[in-house]
Amino acid sequence: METIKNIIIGFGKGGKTLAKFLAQHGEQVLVVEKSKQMYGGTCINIACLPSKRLIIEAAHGTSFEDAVDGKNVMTAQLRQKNYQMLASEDNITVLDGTAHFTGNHTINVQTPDGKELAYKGERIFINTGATPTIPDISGLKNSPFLLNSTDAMNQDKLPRELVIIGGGYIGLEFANMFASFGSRVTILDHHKSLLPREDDDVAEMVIQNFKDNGVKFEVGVNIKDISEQDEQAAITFTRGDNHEITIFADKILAATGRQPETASLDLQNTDIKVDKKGAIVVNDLLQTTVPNVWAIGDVKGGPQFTYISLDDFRIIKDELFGNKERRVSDRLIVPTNVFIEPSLAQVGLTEKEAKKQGKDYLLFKMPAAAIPKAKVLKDTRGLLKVLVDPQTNLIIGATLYIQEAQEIINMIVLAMRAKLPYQMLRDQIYTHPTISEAFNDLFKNPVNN
Ligand SMILES: Cc1cc2nc3c(=O)[nH]c(=O)nc-3n(C[C@H](O)[C@H](O)[C@H](O)COP(=O)(O)OP(=O)(O)OC[C@H]3O[C@@H](n4cnc5c(N)ncnc54)[C@H](O)[C@@H]3O)c2cc1C
Ligand SMILES: NC(=O)c1ccc[n+]([C@@H]2O[C@H](COP(=O)([O-])OP(=O)(O)OC[C@H]3O[C@@H](n4cnc5c(N)ncnc54)[C@H](O)[C@@H]3O)[C@@H](O)[C@H]2O)c1
Repeated sequence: METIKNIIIGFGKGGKTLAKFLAQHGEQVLVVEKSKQMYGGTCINIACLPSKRLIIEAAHGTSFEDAVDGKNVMTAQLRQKNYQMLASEDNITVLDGTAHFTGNHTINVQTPDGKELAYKGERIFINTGATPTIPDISGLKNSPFLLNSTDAMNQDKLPRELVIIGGGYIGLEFANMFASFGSRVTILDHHKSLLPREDDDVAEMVIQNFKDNGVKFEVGVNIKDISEQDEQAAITFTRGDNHEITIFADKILAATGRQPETASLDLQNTDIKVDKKGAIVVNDLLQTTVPNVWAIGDVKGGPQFTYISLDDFRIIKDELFGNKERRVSDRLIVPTNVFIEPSLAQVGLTEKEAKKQGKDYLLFKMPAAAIPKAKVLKDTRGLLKVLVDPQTNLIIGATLYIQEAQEIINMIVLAMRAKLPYQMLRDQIYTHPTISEAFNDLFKNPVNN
């Protein structure tokens, strides 16, 4: 059995960044990836980048078929670039195959040509991501109409009627995208309200904009059964009472969350603990319950974002080569963005949360329609809301529902991290016309003072 200094299982965001870093520090690295189609990981191949490309193509009026073709060209280029980024390093070996543990520090890799290769790792980093959860609904798992997010982005033709189960990130982004391409979309969610974290004024505006784009919502539903009728999917559900409603669709997209990919790892052969959801248990340094074995990204549970996986890399880098200061628990200001039209970006507290915590706050709020750049972009939907601590003048939360929110939220994050008083954003000279210049006006007067 060959002993390797560093084994990374899965070619994910944090893992590939770590592989490059270790190699450039003269260390030997073996990266095991189960699919050639996944070099570079989930984000570039089947998630963030292809979905955002399709969302933008839909908004530009490109046909679905052309958009999918263009997306495939882009992901092929990214895959190749990612493979080269690692394979071109003398110290890195990229091995095609599925890795599973045979002991605490030993793995076997099943290669595509049927070989079983055994390795011992001085350090092992698990970066195997997550896979779609398919809920236990009668007839769903084996339905010929069922799609996951990857399938949905690779259809030959646009579904005319699309039912999406789940109104979270993927549900909302794909509903907006497919409706813009021309599908008739219905979202079913078992929660009574969509966007439960958001303030009512924001959630109501988002939902109204979706409805104006033709998307229908059925919330608080209990889906009873999926069957086939007249070459369509028949989806039967109840809404609170026992009265059954059946709707029909060409395709059903399950967007009901993603579970950590630990099933393939044979962790029962190790002392690596997983929680009830199958996520690898880690401490504040991302160490598993076995010394010198770490977990990175979606596989360890918690927030599932590419930038979290990247930040996991920073924590491990700091532990191995830095001053050992970074911790998961110091990751306090984490922005999010739902890529709908317009974009919905969020960081820190919402007004609802501030009230619940009994926090004093100044509320700065303005409609997107008051911003010249929104008029230039021909989309004046949305609003900006920022909460400020009246004692310190520091920003404690922001919800930006506006075109380009995914960009300007990062300015708010920087102000929060650098502990800049809100007046800095109010008095800054901005380029014009931009969405960010709205901060000049937004921060003039709080609306609750
Ligand atoms: C449709 C969609 C859109 C998304 N959009 C965004 C977005 O806009 N912004 C954002 O930040 N996040 C987004 N996400 C979430 C983001 O994609 C994930 O959080 C991120 O890619 C997780 O990266 P990771 O480092 O955990 O591992 P991954 O990138 O998931 O990599 C895991 C790799 O491990 C491989 N693997 C698994 N098991 C084995 C094994 N046993 N042996 C060998 N290899 C194995 C897999 O093939 C895969 O390549 C989106 C997700 C989806 C599904
Ligand atoms: N822009 C982004 O950053 C982005 C985009 C897409 C995905 N992601 C990541 O991918 C993860 C997975 O996305 P997702 O949308 O699948 O999960 P999610 O957790 O965001 O949403 C799942 C939704 O499905 C609903 N649901 C679950 N079971 C159901 C059932 N049986 N019947 C009806 N509704 C049901 C839930 O109420 C919830 O609203 C997200 O958590 C996010 O971290 C991020």
